[in-house]
Amino acid sequence: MGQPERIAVLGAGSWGTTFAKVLADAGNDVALWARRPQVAQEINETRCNDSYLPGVELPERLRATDDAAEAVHAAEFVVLAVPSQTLRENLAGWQPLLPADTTLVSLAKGVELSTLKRMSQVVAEVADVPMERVAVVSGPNLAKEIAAGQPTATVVACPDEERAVALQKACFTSYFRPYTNTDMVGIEISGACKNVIALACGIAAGLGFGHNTMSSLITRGLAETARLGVALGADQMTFAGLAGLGDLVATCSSPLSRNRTFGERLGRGETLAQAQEAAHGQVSEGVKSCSSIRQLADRHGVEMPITDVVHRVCHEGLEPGPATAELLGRERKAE
Ligand SMILES: NC(=O)C1=CN([C@@H]2O[C@H](COP(=O)(O)OP(=O)(O)OC[C@H]3O[C@@H](n4cnc5c(N)ncnc54)[C@H](O)[C@@H]3O)[C@@H](O)[C@H]2O)C=CC1
Ligand SMILES: O=C(CO)COP(=O)(O)O
Repeated sequence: MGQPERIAVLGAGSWGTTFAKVLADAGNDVALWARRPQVAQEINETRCNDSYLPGVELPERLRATDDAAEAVHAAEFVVLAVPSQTLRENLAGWQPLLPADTTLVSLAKGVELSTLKRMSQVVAEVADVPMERVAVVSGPNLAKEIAAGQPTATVVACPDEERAVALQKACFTSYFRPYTNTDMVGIEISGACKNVIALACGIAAGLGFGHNTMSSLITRGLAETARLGVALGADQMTFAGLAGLGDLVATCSSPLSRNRTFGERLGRGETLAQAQEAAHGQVSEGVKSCSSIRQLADRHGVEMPITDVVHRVCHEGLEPGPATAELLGRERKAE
């Protein structure tokens, strides 16, 4: 496969716009689909997506459109950049438009409520394509830092190694370094679970706790993530990589993380509704994924105590203080 000429990115939020910029900076012609026509117009006229990435100039090779058919026309890669719980519905609408043999790339980090499926499973099912045509991108990738050209690495995973290498080539720039992987389960479970652990870290920060607490949550969060992943067939080593530990550390530590910020508001005593209002429509995936991941863990007999308390704080009225006491008071055990 040569350098792709056309790539579509469907979803012009923080990460969709940023990843579209990376692809354009890597030399591709990128069509970015925005749900709202005024966002597409703003990008084309001002080279800026002010609602999501204020102050970031977007390259000329990136064009925006509100017409999905136009965006995906003859695209070698179709990148899906919408929140995970909306992916099924959005993709069902795009499915008839998809070019034959295009690689479908999911950027979403979550587990679908009700079906408990990973995003690549949703994509393969709804687009009616074999799993070999589905790829995911996941790593320590806070959109605003990448949009500012700060150096970072990531993982592009696909069961078909040749497609993974083609995607790696398509998004490789001087500031964005992608590594390939074929462990879809490990990469996707890492990406979904780290959002929940970031909520826990945010809650702890909101309660006034410091680095020992964060570090304990990150490390035990990684342990429960890996337990679930391995039960689902992942390679244990994936959790020590960029999409595992790498993303977990970035998301749990950064004030740029929406999940961590959301958790911090809960820890300070705000209600779920208040924290949601403050998010201004931007997605905090962990708030929903804590429930689907918890159910997935139950189904496979895996203990995920941090995920369990995050779910109960978000959805069952458990207060952050007693949640902390509960985690610390669990039965003593070996590491
Ligand atoms: N922002 C970041 O730093 C990163 C985000 N991600 C993941 O990428 C996915 C997308 O995230 P962002 O672009 O940051 O989200 P966002 O909230 O900034 O933007 C979401 C985009 O999806 C569109 N959309 C389409 N249908 C929608 C619907 N029914 N409801 C809501 N929005 C809809 C919105 O118009 C918007 O353009 C998430 O799964 C997130 O976890 C992954 C890596 C980095
Ligand atoms: O996935 C991310 C960083 O890798 C972004 O995290 P948030 O969705 O919490 O902002």
